[in-house]
Amino acid sequence: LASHTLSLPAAMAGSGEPGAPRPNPEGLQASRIFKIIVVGDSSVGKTCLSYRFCGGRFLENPEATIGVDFREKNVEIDGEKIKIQMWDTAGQERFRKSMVEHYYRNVHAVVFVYDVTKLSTFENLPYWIGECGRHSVPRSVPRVLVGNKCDLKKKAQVSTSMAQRLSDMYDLPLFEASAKDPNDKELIEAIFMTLAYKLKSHKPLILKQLPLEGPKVELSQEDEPQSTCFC
Ligand SMILES: Nc1nc2c(ncn2[C@@H]2O[C@H](COP(=O)(O)OP(=O)(O)OP(=O)(O)O)[C@@H](O)[C@H]2O)c(=O)[nH]1
Repeated sequence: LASHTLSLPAAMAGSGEPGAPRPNPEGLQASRIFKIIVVGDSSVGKTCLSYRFCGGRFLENPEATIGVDFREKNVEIDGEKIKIQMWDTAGQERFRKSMVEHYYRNVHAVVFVYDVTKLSTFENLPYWIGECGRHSVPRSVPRVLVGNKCDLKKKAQVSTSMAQRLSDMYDLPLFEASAKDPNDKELIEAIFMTLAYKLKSHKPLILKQLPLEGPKVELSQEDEPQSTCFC
């Protein structure tokens, strides 16, 4: 399965919009594109989780995300080719403020991430959940909660029971995982594939193709995303 990082204009312009059919890198036609955004405090492991899913391995020494990074993975569900487009968003306010509107536009699913070894990242989850609401993400959009860095169990500051209470309160399925631990590769795959299965059975997801010129995004120099490519 292919994975690659897209530049911001490529991912946002015209036929790259989620929902629009377009050829994948292998020349196969992906019938639908699902946009999944990954949000949470800085350094909780959003980049590493999305890289583990799309790239299949742990990304050593990731840099702080500036704006947003894109990765894609083609999957096949019940015979339908689906492209999962992961929007890995910056946790640091200064790197995200001018981009935030774009994260939430036409989003199909949201993954909230906290670091099990850092209580503050868990305590900030209501902020991230609230931000979704402030950007009018419909209640019907599937969401999950991921406690990352479970390989560091001895340093854990967030217990499963604490996380379960929050998960019940917000009606968010809870997963505890480690982007680093190779034994959790299947678990992380399952988290995103569970979302993809949910999305596949969700009919209104087929969006109208946007005009080719597509939306324009104004980026200030400070916010311009790095054209990183991890292929
Ligand atoms: N031990 C351990 N470290 C991890 C894990 N996932 C990520 N890390 C480390 O946590 C740090 C931050 O990871 P990132 O994936 O860049 O975090 P992020 O949430 O994308 O951060 P921002 O881009 O600043 O929002 C890095 O040093 C990673 O190596 C994990 O599962 N276990």
